[in-house]
Parts: sequence; C-alpha cells; structure tokens
Amino acid sequence: MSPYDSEPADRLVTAAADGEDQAVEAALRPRLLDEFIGQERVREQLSLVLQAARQRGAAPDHVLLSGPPGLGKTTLSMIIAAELGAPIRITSGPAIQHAGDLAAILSSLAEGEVLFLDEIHRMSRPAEEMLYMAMEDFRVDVIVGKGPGATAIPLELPPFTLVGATTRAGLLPPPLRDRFGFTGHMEFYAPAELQRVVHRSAALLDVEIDPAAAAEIAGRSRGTPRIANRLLRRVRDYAQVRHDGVVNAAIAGQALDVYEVDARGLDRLDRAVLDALLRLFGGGPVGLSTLAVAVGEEAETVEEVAEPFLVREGLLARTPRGRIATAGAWRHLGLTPPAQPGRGAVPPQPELFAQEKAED
Ligand SMILES: Nc1ncnc2c1ncn2[C@@H]1O[C@H](COP(=O)(O)OP(=O)(O)OP(=O)(O)O)[C@@H](O)[C@H]1O
Repeated sequence: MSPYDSEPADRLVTAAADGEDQAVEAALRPRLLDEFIGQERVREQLSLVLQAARQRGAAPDHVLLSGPPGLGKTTLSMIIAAELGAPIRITSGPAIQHAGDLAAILSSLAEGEVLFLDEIHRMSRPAEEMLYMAMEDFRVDVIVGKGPGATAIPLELPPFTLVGATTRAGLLPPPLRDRFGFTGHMEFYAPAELQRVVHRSAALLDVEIDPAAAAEIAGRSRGTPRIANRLLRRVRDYAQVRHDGVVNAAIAGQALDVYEVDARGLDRLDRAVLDALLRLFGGGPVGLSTLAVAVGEEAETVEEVAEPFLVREGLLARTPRGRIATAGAWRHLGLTPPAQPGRGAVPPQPELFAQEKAED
C-alpha cells in the first residue's frame, strides 16, 4: 500500500508494493547476503554482526533498518534469518494495536527466532512499551485483570532477534531506537547497482535482456529495486506482444515511453508539475496551491507524490516564497532557462498547457 493516500493506485513508479509486486517479489528476493546487490556499507556491517553472533553461538543484537520503501528492508530481514539458520516471523506495526497482540507473538517465538517488525514506528504506545522490556530483558509483564485488582505476571521469553524496519527513523522514540544494537541506513541505489538488479531479475523471470537494456530500465527506476523489477515486467510484456520477447535498449525505451516513464524516471504527474512550473510560472516562485490548481491535482498529491522525487533529483526546490525550478528542470524539459531566475525565457503559454490537458 502507498504511504500516501493521495498517490494514484496504478502509479507505475510508486515505491509502494501493489498486489502484483507481492506475488512476484517472493521469487525475486536474494536469499543470502552475498546475493544482495548494493548497500555495501550496510552489508559489510551486518555481515560482521551476524558472523560474530554465529561464532559466539548467541542471538545477535537487535537490528534496525531504516530507509525509503522498496529498497530491500524485508529482503534483508529474511537474509538475516537465513544467514543465522533461524526461522522468521513477519509482522508490522499497524497489525499490533494492543500490547496483548505483541505478547501473543513474543510468547510464541522459538529460541533464536527472528521477528521482523515492519513499519515499527506505527505501533501503538502500550505495545511499544512492552517491546522495550522484551528487547532488553527477554521478558514481558502480562497484565491480568482490570483496575485496582490488575496484576502483572512476568513471562520469560526465549532469546530472539528483533529486526525493525522503518521509513521514518526520526519518528522512533529514543528509548526504542537505543535498544537496537545496530542500525543500517539504506540508501537509494546507484544506476549500475540497479542494472545488476534488473539483470538478475530478468534471469529469474526467464527474460532475455542485454546490458544496455538493463541500464535503460535501471536509469528510469528512481534508485529503487522494487520499481526496477516492476518496470522490467512491463518491458517484458511489451517485448512479448510487439516483438519476439527479447529485450534490447531500443525496445526497453519504447516500452517505457508507452508507460510514460521518461529517461530519468519521471512519470506523467511529475512532468505535468514541472511543465506548469516552467511554462506557466516562468520557473517560479509559485505557491503550492496555485501549482496544484494548474495541474488539476490536490495540493497534497503534488506535495507528497510528485515533489519528493523532483526535489531529490534537483529539479525543483521548495523555498519560503514558493516552489522554484532549477536550471536542470529547464534542461530536462528541453527549454531554455531564464537569464534572471523567476523570469521564464519562455513566456507563459497557457494554451499549450491546456492543449496537453485536453490530450490526456
Ligand atoms: N539489493 C537487492 N538486490 C536484489 N533485489 C532487491 C534488492 N533489494 C530489494 N530487492 C528487490 O526489491 C523488491 C522490494 O524489496 P523489499 O520488499 O525487501 O523492500 P522493502 O524495503 O522491505 O520495502 P517496504 O518497506 O515497502 O516493505 C523485492 O522483490 C526484492 O527482491
């Protein structure tokens, strides 16, 4: 599910998993640390933590993985369990609303089991407090009864390893953050790493693809393996229906043009926002709500869905006076940047924009 309610459900470049992703992802996940591509620093640090624990014959410290969706946190948690030869239990913060839900899970863990808690920042407060004690002392207090007669019955837990995942490490209360012995910060992937991801997935999906085509898909995948795997599947469809199934760079490019994902990974909405900012407002500054009206979207959609990637790519900046386009934005849309910022070299052309809207 998308972290943003405002994100269109069928968006090809979302980092959130849809139903099809979930069905296919299980087959595409690397199983061991050596097969996991990229994230060199996290991989090396984690490998030391795991190797040391194996040598001591003890459960490793609890692990926190932070970073944007689709970068491989769930995959890494499964790899941790596999490397330890331990079973894994998977749950998520929103699924644990009562302390009792968590007590039920914790008390049924086997010794050494890995508990993967996705979206750990979305757990309820009482559950979170129970987790503190469980992580530190492998013990929970189960409250029996209500009101003045309530009693706390201590329950010993087998040693386990918690792997918490969060997209918002900053939202975790410090007492929870401090109880993790190791935090791995996941970064967006470099194009060459994503190219390897695409190549590996293509082999698993039995798709014939050449290196230039894998690079073409990687370049449009916004640094995110989940998006790379999804774009690969759409390219595969195109190659199968319109050609003989073999994917080269030209076919990959044509396929992604059909799906309106451009060479840099911008989709129709991203480009509409940039286009309005440049052509209608001369590159800004312009207020968010005005910009949103110009593209016919809710301000929330523009702010939460389109802007983060445009800002990350250095195409748009948020300033106290409003949104402004960077020189890179002008270049990306093939327009000439103004000599003076805020005064577009291209005069406002509302009719051009209106025509594009009509074509949609
Ligand atoms: N380093 C990698 N090498 C190869 N494939 C990867 C890598 N990282 C992620 N993937 C693939 O990307 C997909 C998404 O990964 P995963 O589900 O682990 O992401 P996530 O960070 O847990 O996302 P979310 O936070 O949305 O659950 C999976 O199919 C996985 O196989």
